[in-house]
Amino acid sequence: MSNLLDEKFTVVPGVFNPFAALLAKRNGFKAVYLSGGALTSSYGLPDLGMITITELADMVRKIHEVTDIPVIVDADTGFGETLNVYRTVRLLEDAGAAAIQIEDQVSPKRCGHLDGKEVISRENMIEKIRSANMARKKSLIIARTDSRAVKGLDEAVERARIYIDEGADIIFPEALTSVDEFKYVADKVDAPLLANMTEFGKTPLIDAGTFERLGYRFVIFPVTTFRAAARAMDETLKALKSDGTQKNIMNNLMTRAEQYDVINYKFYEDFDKNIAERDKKML
Ligand SMILES: C[C@](O)(C(=O)O)[C@H](CC(=O)O)C(=O)O
Ligand SMILES: [Mg+2]
Repeated sequence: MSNLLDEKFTVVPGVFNPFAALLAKRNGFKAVYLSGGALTSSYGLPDLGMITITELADMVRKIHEVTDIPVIVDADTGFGETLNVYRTVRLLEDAGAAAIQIEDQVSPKRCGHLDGKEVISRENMIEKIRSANMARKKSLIIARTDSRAVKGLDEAVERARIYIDEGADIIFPEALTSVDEFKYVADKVDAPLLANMTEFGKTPLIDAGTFERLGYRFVIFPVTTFRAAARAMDETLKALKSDGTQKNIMNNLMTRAEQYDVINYKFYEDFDKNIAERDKKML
């Protein structure tokens, strides 16, 4: 079983490619969240459940290829009904996912912090959780409930309890609107909890220490690295357009040395050299 629950509390930055995951590990984070919102934006697409399981599994595999940091994967609604959820969990786990998050939204899903979303019935979600639970061998199942915004806090608490009873390992109560609401859920739900600290949504900015004190086991910052990178790229392009040179923004750029360090360039170079030298000796 994944060891994600060994820690008392884990701060989890969102990532959308292997480079971001490598950077997160380098900065001391113990897990990353492969965000659907960030990944789809990086593809130039909306977060409306339009990407395929193959695309998502491929990104999990690519991240897993270069780093052993545990990856929590946002699998949206599970890519379909019970049978699809089964296959989704199998594919994501095989690709290296440590935990897989499935939410109780109606398809096409949307960002949990937008208005106008809908939730599926409890029964329908129970089937998905059972299916996910049967499919997984060593990954953890995170059940996200979007019901707070649609049916109120008590429905979210009720669903959380049911989802845990049906085999979910972690509960993700989506789009809570205050510290008091996070506290309410923590007091009422006896299960490992994950808080979502996304920006520009329904949740005010709350720091990691507060979530830890409230008893949450994880806090994700799902789209923060994407938003920071997006802003940085935009400003860089503006400078290039107006100045025709990068002279004035050199301090904003990661150096080649740092970039190569992040991707373990030297390891591959040495590896190749060692093999070539061994071959020479053998001749
Ligand atoms: C956590 C989330 O599912 C994501 O895809 O990262 C999004 C985040 C966001 O859009 O800000 C969400 O639905 O909360
Ligand atoms: Mg998402």
